[in-house]
Amino acid sequence: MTALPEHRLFEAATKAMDEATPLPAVTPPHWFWTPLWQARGLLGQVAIAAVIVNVLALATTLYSMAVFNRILPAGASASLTALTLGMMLVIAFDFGLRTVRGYFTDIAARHVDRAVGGRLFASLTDLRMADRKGSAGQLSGLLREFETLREFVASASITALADLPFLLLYIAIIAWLAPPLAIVPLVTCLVIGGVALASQPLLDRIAAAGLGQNLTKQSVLVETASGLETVKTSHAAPMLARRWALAVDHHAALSLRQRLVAALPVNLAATAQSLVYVLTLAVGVALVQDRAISLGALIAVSMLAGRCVAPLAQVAALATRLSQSRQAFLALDALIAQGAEGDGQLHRLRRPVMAGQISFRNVSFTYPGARMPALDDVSFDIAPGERVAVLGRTGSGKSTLTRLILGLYTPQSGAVLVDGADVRSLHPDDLRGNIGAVLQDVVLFSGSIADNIRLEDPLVTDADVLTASRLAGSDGFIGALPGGYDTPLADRGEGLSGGQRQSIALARALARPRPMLLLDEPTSALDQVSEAALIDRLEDQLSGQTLLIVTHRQSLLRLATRVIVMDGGRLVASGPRDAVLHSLGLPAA
Ligand SMILES: Nc1ncnc2c1ncn2[C@@H]1O[C@H](COP(=O)(O)OP(=O)(O)OP(=O)(O)O)[C@@H](O)[C@H]1O
Repeated sequence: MTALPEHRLFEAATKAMDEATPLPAVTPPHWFWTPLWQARGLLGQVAIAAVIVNVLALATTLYSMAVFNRILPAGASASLTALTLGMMLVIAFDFGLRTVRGYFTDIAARHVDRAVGGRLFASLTDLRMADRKGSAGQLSGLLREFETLREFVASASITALADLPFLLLYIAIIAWLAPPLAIVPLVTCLVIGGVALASQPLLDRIAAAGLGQNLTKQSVLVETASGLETVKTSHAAPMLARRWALAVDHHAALSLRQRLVAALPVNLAATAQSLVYVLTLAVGVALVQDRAISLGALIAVSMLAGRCVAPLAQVAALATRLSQSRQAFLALDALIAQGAEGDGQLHRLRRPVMAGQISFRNVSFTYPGARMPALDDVSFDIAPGERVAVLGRTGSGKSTLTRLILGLYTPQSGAVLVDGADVRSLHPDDLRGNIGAVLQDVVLFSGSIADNIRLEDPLVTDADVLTASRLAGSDGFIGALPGGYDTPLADRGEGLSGGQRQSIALARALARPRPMLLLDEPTSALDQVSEAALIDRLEDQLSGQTLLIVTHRQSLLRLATRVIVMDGGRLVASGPRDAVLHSLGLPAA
């Protein structure tokens, strides 16, 4: 029997494992409805409080009936005192209940806030790069729309929804006390409800357009704030100011339309309150004169009629918020429905320990929205521990190779395999946990330098941070900083030079022993002396790790034993370093 090379054996073993591992389908909890459902206990208590508050409201009606029908004609002042004291107790209880109701609503909103906020943030970090739509500003603006939803759940007016069913109870009581008088609040409620419902489609359309305009505004703002240096140095301020003014203008025009449409049911409800009162009294007095109803009943009916209209005014005010919240919900739902890395049947294969073998099999890949493929039928194998440099002109597809290995994008045809397993099937945490990567655009986060090297990985100790910094060459300048490794960095690592940021990113990639290292132009911001010293250290210390290094620099080729050359997305040469360099007419490294 012929012995298979080690990485082939690994490939065969992992293939068998893949076939043996069942991939159960898991239905994830809904990002919004599930937390809301979990808060049902609290929301139930809000509803119970609403029932009691509304029943207590009837006490005022009964009180006025008793006063006008019995106490006033009989001049029974002792009964009046007793009844009034009783009413005081009822009013105090009502106040307590209203406070508790508001508190429960806030607690429910906090629960939804935490659960939904966490889920939305995870959906941002898990977003597939190819599914990402819009700029960073638009994405952050979209996630901020969560505030609209949150406010809706927490708003006082949502409790008005709980009061709404009591409308029917009040109208029924009015009909029982004075049947003809029930028509006034009934018709008013139907008209206001109808107008509020009829305005919803238009409000929805305005809210959807308003959301888009808001995201544009946010996008201009974030782009300007994050590129302030370039804005100043390249005189981009007037152009950005024009974009900003346009976005603000459009948004303000939409807000105006929204307020005009929303004002109709709100104003109608406010006017209706006085109208209902006047009409009830006008019709009611005639009924009292005909002795069809008592004076007390008329007073009680006018109070109840007012109570019918009050929640309607609040619900009418809720209409705008409702359409904004619905649009925010739809937009966020669409973001989450795009799915995340690790969803479905893909990305399920757990492989915490990897050997570091990388293969491209006839890989073709076009970026979303691009016309030309970035990679065209690329195939190569890198054995575990092999050191490969990727050369090629600008835009030839070198960085795309690293993005595909990291599973940031998936090819349209062919496959990228790591240790014989398709990258699409590997869990992103395992795949990226086995790769130390320095990408072309170095991004640091606010926090200390040590936090940036460790990135909260508990496996990285202080000693590891020091060792990695020494290897990356960042220990010298970090030691000279007054705060050393605890020096806080501003947003995106501001306060450090480009080369310093790059060496911190390299230290981050080296902080934990990993079988694969992907370095994309890791020394582009370093001076020649620092670069030469770094190469010496890496030559000494890197052992057994697969190294893929994308570079334009001849000096870095010393680290590689093999060279791959890319041109226009195609692999045009691959072989031992010096032979390939010779064929390109370049001096040996
Ligand atoms: N996010 C993207 N969306 C659309 N097209 C992209 C994206 N990133 C890269 N491209 C295109 O893909 C092609 C390959 O880009 P890639 O970044 O891999 O080139 P590269 O060889 O690394 O270039 P450089 O040496 O300048 O870093 C280029 O034509 C580029 O315009």
